[in-house]
Amino acid sequence: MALNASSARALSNGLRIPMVGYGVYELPSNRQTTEMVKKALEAGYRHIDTAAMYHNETETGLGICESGIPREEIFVTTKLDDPDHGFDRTLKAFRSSLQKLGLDYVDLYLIHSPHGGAQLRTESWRAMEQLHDEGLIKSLGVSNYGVHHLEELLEVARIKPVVNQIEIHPWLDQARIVDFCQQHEIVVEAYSPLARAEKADDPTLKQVATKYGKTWAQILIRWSIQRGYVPLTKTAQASRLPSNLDVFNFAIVKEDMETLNALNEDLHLGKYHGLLRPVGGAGSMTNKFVPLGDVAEQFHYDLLRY
Ligand SMILES: NC(=O)C1=CN([C@@H]2O[C@H](COP(=O)(O)OP(=O)(O)OC[C@H]3O[C@@H](n4cnc5c(N)ncnc54)[C@H](OP(=O)(O)O)[C@@H]3O)[C@@H](O)[C@H]2O)C=CC1
Ligand SMILES: O=C1CO[C@H](CO)[C@@H](O)[C@@H]1O
Repeated sequence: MALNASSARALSNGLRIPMVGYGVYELPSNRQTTEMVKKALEAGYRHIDTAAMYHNETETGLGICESGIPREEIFVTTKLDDPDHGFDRTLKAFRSSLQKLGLDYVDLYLIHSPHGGAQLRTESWRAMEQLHDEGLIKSLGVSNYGVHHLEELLEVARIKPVVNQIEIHPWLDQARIVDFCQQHEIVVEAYSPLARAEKADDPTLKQVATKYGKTWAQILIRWSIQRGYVPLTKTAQASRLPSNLDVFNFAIVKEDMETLNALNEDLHLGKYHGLLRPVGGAGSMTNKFVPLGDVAEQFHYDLLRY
């Protein structure tokens, strides 16, 4: 079933966001990005998630343009890359993203991560507010923000963030951040909602999928929707696009939601942006991470990301 008006969530600024997004991180080639974006739009997706960091905004924009679907029907997100924090850099980076996308505006612009320190983050936000005032960005948001980052932003923001995009799946419930976002009417977008396919063989997940006659991927996407999130799924296989969107004709009952909720093990599959420290120290081979404070952020960022 394709997305329609009833499969969108309300943002706190009165706009609407289609409930399932197609993420274009790491598609095998740039040419394929354009093709996949077109195929996703043909399949009914109306929400495309890219980032300057993905180096595919040009190809993504081409796919949107070549789809022939009216611009206003598509919700397009891109993100400010970490090295572009700061007022002037943000203005420049955003204009570059917009030009690459070949669009007149983006629906949502996110700070990709809080890396960089409080002052720089605040400057970036000021620049984003200006771009919002100019009508170039419809909604402002953040990504990979913890509670303390959000508190800091809410203190200074003239225009409040309407989205926090974070990694969430049943093995990583991010309960504290989710509670905070929900209290402040910040919509949670779930990235890596399929747990990057690393849990496809999980016996509990398989059992629930069998019960509903759905794929494990559909169960994870549906779980995310029923938790109130906006899942952003990625596939490089066109044949998987329709089924990843075909999640609006069934509901997971409370008992099975609870079974899936109980899978949480604080498993972070993304190890980036200096926000997390691997248990056992930098360089240890583990998927268990603990949050870092701001002071250690720069240090760890250098260790893990570049
Ligand atoms: N803000 C941030 O910091 C981040 C944002 N993101 C966003 O979230 C999006 C999705 O996240 P991502 O980390 O890619 O993870 P996902 O959880 O979407 O997993 C993608 C993996 O699942 C596989 N897959 C997809 N559909 C199916 C299916 N129906 N059956 C079997 N396997 C399937 C894909 O393989 P195949 O391609 O072969 O189908 C791929 O290996 C990104 O594209 C990006 O837009 C992601 C990470 C960080
Ligand atoms: O958006 C993203 C896609 O995944 C990357 C690697 O895990 C992240 O660094 C980045 O935040």
